[in-house]
Amino acid sequence: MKRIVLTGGGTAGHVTPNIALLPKLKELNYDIHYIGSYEGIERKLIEEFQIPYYGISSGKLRRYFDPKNFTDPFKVVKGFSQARKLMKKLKPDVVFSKGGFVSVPVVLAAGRSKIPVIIHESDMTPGLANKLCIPASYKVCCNFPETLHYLPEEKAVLTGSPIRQELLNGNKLEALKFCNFTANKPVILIIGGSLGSTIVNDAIRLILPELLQKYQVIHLCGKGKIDPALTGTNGYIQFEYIKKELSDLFALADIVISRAGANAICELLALHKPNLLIPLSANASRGDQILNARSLERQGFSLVLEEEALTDRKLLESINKLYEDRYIFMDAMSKSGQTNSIELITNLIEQAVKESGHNTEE
Ligand SMILES: CC(=O)N[C@H]1[C@@H](OP(=O)(O)OP(=O)(O)OC[C@H]2O[C@@H](n3ccc(=O)[nH]c3=O)[C@H](O)[C@@H]2O)O[C@H](CO)[C@@H](O)[C@@H]1O
Repeated sequence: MKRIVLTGGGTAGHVTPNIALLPKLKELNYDIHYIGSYEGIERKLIEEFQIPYYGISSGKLRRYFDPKNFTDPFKVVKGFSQARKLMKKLKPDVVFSKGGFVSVPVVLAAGRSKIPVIIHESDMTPGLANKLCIPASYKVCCNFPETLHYLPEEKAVLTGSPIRQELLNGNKLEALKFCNFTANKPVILIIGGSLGSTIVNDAIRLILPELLQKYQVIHLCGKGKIDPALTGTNGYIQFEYIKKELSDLFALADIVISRAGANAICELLALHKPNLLIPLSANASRGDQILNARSLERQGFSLVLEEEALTDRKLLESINKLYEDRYIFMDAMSKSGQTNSIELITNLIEQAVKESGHNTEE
């Protein structure tokens, strides 16, 4: 049986694409193992799939000053030695990494053991973790054509991002029951990224009374970010994080307000959901969400409101405009060509296993 190790974590955006690959990998008869951090979101998300999970020590590699910069290198070194041991023990035929800091020691350890590694970069420009991993990789998958310019030509492959296929089969009625909403009022779904966004949450809660006159609101607000004062408000429901019901919530949503994380926007596009994107500002990141959002805006798929321009009036206006023009956005998205990312990536995985001649047909 062919054996694959998946890795990636830190935020859900580095885990959900791995989850999207699971059904196809199972169909191809892979023995699947996962390496993540001890306590990261990946542990919780992978738990329900009955895949052996190995926690390793993980530290963040920062380019800015933080007291943790003095302790994290030790964690990274420990993580590398744990990953080396796991590679020797598991002897996988191939490793697939969705990125995030925990993936770095895993990829480097696999490289040392001459195990082929395929990495995936979802953002427009490679993040620091993936940059460190590129030399040890066999192929680098990417989501945007623009990213090809930042990658070594012989390794880069434009695959798009794998999307959990169950998201396409949501049930609106189930979601109505789940949220206790009426069918007579439009629904807005708000996703502040996988960890939630305080800025988006505050902005929405400020205009909530006005929003609720016209819409019902499902708010995915992030861990620890529920506002207890709003619990029980008619037409408003908050969740920290939603797993299997997300497909139903998407089916119910007339419009979506979202951060511009790479996976979230791919899902919105695949589902043809009219969306308003509020990208994470360049002060808090390397600015990739702004590039993601502007790329979708240019193609006529999204409305964009940058944090710097975010006021309560502007937000309300943009939401109403999005709702009025929703069919225009849906039409544009329905004409966008979608790649079958799962197929492309699993083909690369199969190719890597074949070329390595590693452990096959045991
Ligand atoms: C703050 C930060 O570092 N953000 C980065 C992070 O975002 P983040 O982790 O938020 O990533 P994405 O928006 O790409 O993905 C979030 C994933 O979580 C899922 N989801 C979200 C909420 C929920 O309740 N349930 C649920 O299942 C979404 O459907 C999606 O599949 O990784 C992305 C991909 O590298 C980057 O583009 C973002 O810039």
